[in-house]
Amino acid sequence: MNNKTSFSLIAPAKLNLFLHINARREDGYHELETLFTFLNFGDELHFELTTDSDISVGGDTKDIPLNDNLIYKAALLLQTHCKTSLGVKINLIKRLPMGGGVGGGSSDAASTLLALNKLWKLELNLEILAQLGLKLGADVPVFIQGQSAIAHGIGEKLHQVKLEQKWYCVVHPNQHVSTAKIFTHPDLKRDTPKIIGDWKHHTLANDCEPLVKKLCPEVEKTLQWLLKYAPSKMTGTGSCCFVEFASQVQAQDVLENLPHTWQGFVASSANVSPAHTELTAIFDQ
Ligand SMILES: C[C@@](CO)(OP(=O)(O)O)[C@H](O)COP(=O)(O)OP(=O)(O)OC[C@H]1O[C@@H](n2ccc(N)nc2=O)[C@H](O)[C@@H]1O
Ligand SMILES: Nc1ncnc2c1ncn2[C@@H]1O[C@H](COP(=O)(O)OP(=O)(O)O)[C@@H](O)[C@H]1O
Repeated sequence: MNNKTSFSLIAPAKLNLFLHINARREDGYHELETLFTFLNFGDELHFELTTDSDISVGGDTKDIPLNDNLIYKAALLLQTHCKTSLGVKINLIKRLPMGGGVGGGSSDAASTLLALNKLWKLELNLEILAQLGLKLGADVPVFIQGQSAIAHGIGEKLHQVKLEQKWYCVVHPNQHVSTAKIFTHPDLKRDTPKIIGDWKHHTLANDCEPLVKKLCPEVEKTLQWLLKYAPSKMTGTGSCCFVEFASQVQAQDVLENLPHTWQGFVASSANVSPAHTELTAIFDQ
C-alpha cells in the first residue's frame, strides 16, 4: 500500500437492466429483483487528506445542502464509525443527472467510503463498508461490492453475474423522478413473481416503467424516440432511458441524433466497477 494523500476517483453510473418488484414490506421498502451493470462514465471525486478532522465538500454541490449530501454523510458515517481524527477535503465534478435512475448519489457515497477507507488507512473489508453504505441507501452496497450482480431483498443481497460488454446510449429527458414518490404511489406494480431458475429464460421488465411513463410523458416520448434504434428501457425509477448495442459507433449514432431538449452520454458496461479498477491502480500497483 502506498502513502497517497490526494487522488481522484470515479463514481460510476449504474443501469438496472431489469427491475422487478415482488412485494412491499411492512417498513415501506420493497422486495425487488434487479440486474445491475456498471458504466465507464460517472461523477469524479477528488480527495485530499487533512489532519484537522474537518470534512468539507466543494465543487458541483450547490443544490444539495451539506447535511443532505450523500458524500458528506458517507464521510461522516465512516469517520464516526472508525473514530478517526483525520479529515478530508472533497471536490465533486457532477456528470450524472440527479434523480435520473443512474445511481449518482449512491455511487458518490460508495466511492467516498471506498476512497476514505484507503486515505484514512482504515482497512475495513467490503462487507463492513457495504453494511455502512446500506444506511445511506439501498443502492450503495452494489457500488461497494463493485461486481455486476442480481440484487434481491431491498437491493442489498447480491449475486454476482458476468455479463457481455455492451455499449449504451443513455438519455436523460430533463425530468427529475423522485424514487420515494414512485415507491409510495398506489398504482405501482408490486406483485411480479420471483424468478425461478435462470433469469435469462424469463420475460424481464422494469416494473416502474408503466407508472413513470404515465406520470411523466417526456419519459414515454424518450422511450418511443429511442425505439427507432433499438428496444428501449428505463433504468431504476427513471427518468433516464437507454438502448444497448454491440458497438460504440451504433450508440454514438443515437447520441448524435438526440433532440436538443434532452441530454445523453455513451458508455460501455463493465463487470467490475470502474471505481474498483481505479482504486487498485492508485493503491495496489
Ligand atoms: C430503485 C433503485 C433501483 O436501483 O434505484 P434508483 O432509481 O433510485 O436509482 C434503488 O433500489 C433505489 O435505491 P436508493 O436510491 O439508494 O434508495 P433509498 O435512498 O434507500 O430509498 C429511497 C426511497 O425508495 C424507497 N425504496 C427504495 C428501495 C427499495 N428496495 N424499496 C423502496 O421502497 C424507499 O421508500 C425510500 O424512501
Ligand atoms: N452527492 C449527491 N449526488 C446526487 N444526489 C444526491 C447527492 N447527495 C444527495 N443527493 C440526493 O439524492 C437524490 C437522488 O439522487 P440520485 O442518486 O442521483 O438519483 P437516482 O437514485 O434516481 O439515481 C437527489 O435528488 C438528491 O436530492
